[in-house]
Amino acid sequence: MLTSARPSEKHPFVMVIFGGAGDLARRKLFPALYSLYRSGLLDRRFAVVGVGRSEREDEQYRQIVRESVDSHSRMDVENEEDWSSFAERFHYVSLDVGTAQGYGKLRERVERCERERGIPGNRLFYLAIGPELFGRVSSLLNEEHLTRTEGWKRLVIEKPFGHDYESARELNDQIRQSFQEEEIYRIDHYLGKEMVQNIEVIRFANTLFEALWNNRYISNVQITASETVGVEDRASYYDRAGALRDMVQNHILQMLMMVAMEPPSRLNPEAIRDEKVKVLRSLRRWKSDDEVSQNIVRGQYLAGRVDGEEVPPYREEEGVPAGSVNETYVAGRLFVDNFRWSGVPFYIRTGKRMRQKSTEVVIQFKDVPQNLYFNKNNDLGPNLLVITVSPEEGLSLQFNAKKPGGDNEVIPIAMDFCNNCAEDTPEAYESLLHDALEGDLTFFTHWDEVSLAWKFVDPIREAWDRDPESLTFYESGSWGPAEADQILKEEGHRWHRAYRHGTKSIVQGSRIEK
Ligand SMILES: NC(=O)C1=CN([C@@H]2O[C@H](COP(=O)(O)OP(=O)(O)OC[C@H]3O[C@@H](n4cnc5c(N)ncnc54)[C@H](OP(=O)(O)O)[C@@H]3O)[C@@H](O)[C@H]2O)C=CC1
Ligand SMILES: O=C1O[C@H](COP(=O)(O)O)[C@@H](O)[C@H](O)[C@H]1O
Repeated sequence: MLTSARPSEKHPFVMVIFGGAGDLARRKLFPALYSLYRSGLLDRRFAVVGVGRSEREDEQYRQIVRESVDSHSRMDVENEEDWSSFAERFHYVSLDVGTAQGYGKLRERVERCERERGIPGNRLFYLAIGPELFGRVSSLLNEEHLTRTEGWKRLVIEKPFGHDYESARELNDQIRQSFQEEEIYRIDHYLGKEMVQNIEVIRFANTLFEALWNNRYISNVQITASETVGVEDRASYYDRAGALRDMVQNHILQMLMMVAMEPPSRLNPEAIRDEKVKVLRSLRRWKSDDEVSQNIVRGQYLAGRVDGEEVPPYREEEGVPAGSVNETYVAGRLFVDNFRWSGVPFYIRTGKRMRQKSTEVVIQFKDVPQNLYFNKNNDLGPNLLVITVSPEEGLSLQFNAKKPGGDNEVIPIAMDFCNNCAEDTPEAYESLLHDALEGDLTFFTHWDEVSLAWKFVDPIREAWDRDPESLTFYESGSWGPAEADQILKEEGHRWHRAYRHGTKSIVQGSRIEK
């Protein structure tokens, strides 16, 4: 949304949500639609048709939408009349989406919405159902003529997109029978996050950074996505997926691509995607067991304390099979083998039940050739650019300066900008839904990215399958297994602590406690 080169254009539409009363719809999609509506970003001619097997009347469905907005929206309902005008656009159709029976009823409902609201056939099909249904539903939409429309048709598809390269390819082939690539919006919600989108702007709208953005000046890059939550109620999915498939194949690699890509010739989806794909092509693939064990660490959480509460080990979580060797943590040392990045390690880490919820990208610049100054530890702190993605969004530029009044003593200071400390910014789903309705594919994942990401991840997975002993363990509430520190130590580096911004949304100066 933020960096689209195109002017904003509203379209009338019908949105069909498969899994229309599920968790994703309630926690993310309804609140996103409501915020867009309240912000005036939706054409007034729109309707939403929710689909599920449970029987419900429209009124009951609207009640679910209201409860979801009351609980999860960043905007409160302030005017009941305005709420009614929003809610009356929601309808519900009960059907089993895995069988053709019932699609006729759905088509009629969609066509009625279009007639009654003067919508010229633009249809957004949102698959908020289990991944085993993605292919089947996309085929049935075609076979049952829902894709036959005077306006545009688009398919928004949730993660996971496949389980490995082969299953992803099969799914993609099936979807492509009904939808063209430019009609497929594969969601990676990290691409909807304000500061992930901002990486592009920070880099390409500032001489200051772009001039230094290469292996002559950058020592290493660190990408962290740590969570405090455990597996929650998702063991049936998560124990088969693991952190590598769940977070690295998509979110972590997407952030890496945003950091490492070359400037696109234009700000259009094709040009940006081409540059991102080149990064994945240059990503060194760890294939042999030795390469994997030397560069990638996987771990599983043990019992511990998180946010002051005792938590059980992963193996004792509900639904997790006894003795599971599934990883809840991954750290890695990656290399992008091209002119710009040759020799610069990209360290990645992600895990559940870690010390702190924090997603951030740290760019560590190289040291000056000679230290002319002194300070307490007799070393200068590194120059760092920290891009905090969540829960705080912002930027911090850390460098060295003279201590006021000191005897030429040098101290680290920071220029700090917090994007969301003073007020809420749009949720990722709000931004992505808006883009899908506008037809802007910039922040959606192209098949080329999905397929190359699986090709990077699959050999790592296979090496682990051959060697279950490669699993390490970490205490809940820690920063992960010690083995993950070792891969940085070997290069003379260390993980940076998660950054916390000040409370003001203005650029401010501050000293850093060492
Ligand atoms: N929840 C989240 O935060 C996230 C979810 N996702 C993805 O989004 C998708 C949905 O997840 P989530 O909302 O959590 O799942 P839920 O199980 O909460 O919701 C899925 C909904 O689909 C409906 N459904 C299931 N089978 C059928 C069927 N055969 N015919 C019609 N309706 C059906 C169910 O309703 P009923 O029982 O009435 O049929 C259910 O409400 C998944 O692919 C998930 O991986 C991705 C990222 C985050
Ligand atoms: O896609 C996923 O992301 C969440 C973390 O998302 P965030 O926006 O809270 O950082 C993760 O918990 C989940 O396992 C994964 O499927």
